[in-house]
Amino acid sequence: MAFSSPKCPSSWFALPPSPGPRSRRVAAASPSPSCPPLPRRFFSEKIPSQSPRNRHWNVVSMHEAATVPVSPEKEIDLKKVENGVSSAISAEEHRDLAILNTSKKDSTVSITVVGASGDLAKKKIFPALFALYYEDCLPEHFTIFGYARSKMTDAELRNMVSRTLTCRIDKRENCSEKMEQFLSRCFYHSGQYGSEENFAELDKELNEHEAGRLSNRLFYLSIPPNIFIDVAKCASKSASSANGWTRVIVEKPFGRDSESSAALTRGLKQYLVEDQIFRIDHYLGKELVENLSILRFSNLVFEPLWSRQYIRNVQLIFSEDFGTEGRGGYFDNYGIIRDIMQNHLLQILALFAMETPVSLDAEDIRNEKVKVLRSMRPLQLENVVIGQYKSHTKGGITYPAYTDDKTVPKDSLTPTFAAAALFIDNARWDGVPFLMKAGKALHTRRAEIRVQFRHVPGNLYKRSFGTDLDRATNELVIRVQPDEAIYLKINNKIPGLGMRLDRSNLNLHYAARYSKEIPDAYERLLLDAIEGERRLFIRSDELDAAWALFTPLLKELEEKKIAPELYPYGSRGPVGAHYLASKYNVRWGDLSSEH
Ligand SMILES: NC(=O)C1=CN([C@@H]2O[C@H](COP(=O)(O)OP(=O)(O)OC[C@H]3O[C@@H](n4cnc5c(N)ncnc54)[C@H](OP(=O)(O)O)[C@@H]3O)[C@@H](O)[C@H]2O)C=CC1
Ligand SMILES: O=C1O[C@H](COP(=O)(O)O)[C@@H](O)[C@H](O)[C@H]1O
Repeated sequence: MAFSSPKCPSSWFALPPSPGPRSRRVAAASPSPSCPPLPRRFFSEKIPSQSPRNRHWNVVSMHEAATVPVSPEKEIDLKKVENGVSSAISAEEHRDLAILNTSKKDSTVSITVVGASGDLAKKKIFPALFALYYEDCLPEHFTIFGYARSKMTDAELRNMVSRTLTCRIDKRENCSEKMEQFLSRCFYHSGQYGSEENFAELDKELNEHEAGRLSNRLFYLSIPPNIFIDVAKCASKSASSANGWTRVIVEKPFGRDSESSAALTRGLKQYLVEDQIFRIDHYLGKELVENLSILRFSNLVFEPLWSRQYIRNVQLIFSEDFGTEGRGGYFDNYGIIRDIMQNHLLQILALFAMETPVSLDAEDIRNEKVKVLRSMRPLQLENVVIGQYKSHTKGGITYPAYTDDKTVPKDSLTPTFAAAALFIDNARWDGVPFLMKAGKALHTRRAEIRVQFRHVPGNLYKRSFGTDLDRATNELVIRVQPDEAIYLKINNKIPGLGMRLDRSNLNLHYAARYSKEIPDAYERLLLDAIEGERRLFIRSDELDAAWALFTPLLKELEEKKIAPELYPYGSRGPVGAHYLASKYNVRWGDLSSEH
């Protein structure tokens, strides 16, 4: 059964109407006595757009909006918001008013990529926007602006962007025509990140393109974190929408410990309300991470097994077969624990381990994730192994050490590899080790979740497995990338007259099952941000809980100047990771002879 729109796929497309907690909250507040109560649906987060992916059950159509009575004081209020989002009225009122007061106009979305000259913008953001355009997922009226300090003309931006655009393998037709059309909607504005004046100029240009339509504005902060607050301030004060929504996507790192993260949140909240802040963790936009909840909550065979009763350990593994090439300057200030574990792997863990949410609404899901994070023990030094890659020569090629990077200090102790054992102290997961492993410059590129089940009690066939019963336990592998797959290792009989057992995989191999190319995580997340869907973005309390787990360990590593174990570039990482796993009676699944 297909769960998607033919044009613009979304796994949530076929879900039943959900008013969402915000709508419930707002609807509960009594309206003005002179106004009849508005329909609950009216308070939806979603502003109508012309994207075919609109979730029709909670999107108010222009027609519906036009028929809803408007209270006079609300019309007056709208004028008050013209100076930005931090005015007296709340974000939801702002959006509701926008719908009411511009009910007969078309809407438009302006997407400003701040830091457009940078690596992420070129590599991910513009290509993702193009893919959305190609798939007809962007509203009819949209404009994309690049903003950075570099001097560039519109033509130069288009030229730069065009070099990174690709069409999907299954969508080659009209590719160059579509690219031209897309590029003609891209513009550039050069400015300083802390200049309200420069953002006011941008605002003027955005207004011209919006041509009087209801304006919705998305700012993507693809810039170093030390300038996030400056940009949030200037965008909010000088370039936020006067009549629609204004949202800001913030890239990681969200601080480097609890204190700096809290300071960043406080700084952003001077100019934005939480609902406007979309903290991106692109791993949450990956197809197989999206599928995690579906796998678990819509298959009877899995959910009953999802606890300490049947699961022996869970492994969250990330490896890259290249080093920090080109990003050493950024990386040295963060290290692999902050770069991958505290966000990507921890987010997957939270989704994996959470209780069943009340609904699929963003707040219900995020509430459950926070509960898991708050039930976890902060990491302890004895449960962590760190490593750093060193130079290695193989086949006549010399691969560099981490410290060979010119932007990295020669005596850097920054880990490029880490393994850790984490524990969730709740009834479901008590005593189950969640092992994380993340590393750069390893032998392979891979991200996966491995669930190792317990031994079969009183196994009738135990003699057929020799002494090593671990080898005979079931293992569920969710391979996030590359070559997406979900497979379950089972035991079966080798056909024939004898009684020999084998290990086989029940395999959902995406490339074999689905001909359609899997969208990039940034496509899904950008589309969600445009649609106001917050489910895959990190809420500030989630972030606080995540930092609370890692901050004491990170401080201890730095204070004690713990030296990482060196491992050769292209190897399987430090042996310390094996000792850590064996301390908890675990073997890393990715290193076994039969993955
Ligand atoms: N690149 C990646 O793969 C990933 C990046 N990220 C995060 O995304 C954000 C952007 O990343 P990325 O594109 O790699 O970053 P860049 O270092 O390429 O910076 C983006 C742009 O910001 C401006 N900039 C750079 N350094 C400074 C500075 N010190 N002060 C002011 N402006 C500066 C530059 O534009 P100009 O000089 O023209 O103003 C640059 O083109 C960062 O927060 C990063 O951590 C997250 C995940 C992956
Ligand atoms: O956030 C980050 O992710 C990338 C890996 O992302 P992927 O989608 O290519 O797996 C990592 O290389 C980078 O260091 C980190 O900042």
